[in-house]
Amino acid sequence: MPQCITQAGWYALGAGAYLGYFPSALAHLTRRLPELLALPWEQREVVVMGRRVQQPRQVCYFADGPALAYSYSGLRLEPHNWSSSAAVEAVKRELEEVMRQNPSGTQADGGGASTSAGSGGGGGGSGGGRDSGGAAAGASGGVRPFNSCLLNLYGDGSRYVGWHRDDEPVFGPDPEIASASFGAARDFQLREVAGARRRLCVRLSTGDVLVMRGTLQRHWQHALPKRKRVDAPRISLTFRRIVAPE
Ligand SMILES: O=C(O)CCC(=O)C(=O)O
Ligand SMILES: [Fe+2]
Repeated sequence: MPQCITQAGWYALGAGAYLGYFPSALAHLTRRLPELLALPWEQREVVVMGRRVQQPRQVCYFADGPALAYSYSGLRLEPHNWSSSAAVEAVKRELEEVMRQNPSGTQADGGGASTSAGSGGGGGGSGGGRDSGGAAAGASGGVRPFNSCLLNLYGDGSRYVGWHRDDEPVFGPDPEIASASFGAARDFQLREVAGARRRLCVRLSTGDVLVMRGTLQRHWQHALPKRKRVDAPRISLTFRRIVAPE
């Protein structure tokens, strides 16, 4: 069983990778779920190992302008304008406020008293260190606005995203991705790609915010597996910064 994160805060996962978990930070925006469900969702084809397959979820993409199209797995998404959805705009604005209120402690004040989050399954070793004082996590960021957002709609527990990293060149090195979840609770999983191959999980419920920062996309993959018993939809809004438009 992977180590499951339940406490709010920043977790230093080692080698410059950070995970931020802020449960219920946007819970008040759950009332926007009907608006989010009514977005122009698309079920698209992607190319996986040379085969064209339907994505096992629906997507919708927003960005600052048409120059910020986003391509992955042979699929190109043209952005909608933020102003076309008051709900998406509200989530963006309030998520950026959550980020401002939870800096990861770029100011090196010599604290570094991190609570061990224990080891993941497999090879042992230390798991993540929880950055309780805001001093240990050295990754920067968190205050700049995001310029794009990939939204995912998982209609029920049969919908999922497989193991992957969000490391496309358009995001530059060490991209930060902050997600907001609404609707049904789902298990988000992380696995280290080398070394101790630690595994972590976070149960994402409505209004939760999760931030992947620093070198996390280099050293870890993430996934949202199927869950047979989930019969309600979940939406994630994954905010990103495109630094090198295609
Ligand atoms: O739905 C989620 O929380 C994860 C989505 C994801 O990994 C992605 O959009 O790249
Ligand atoms: Fe992802």
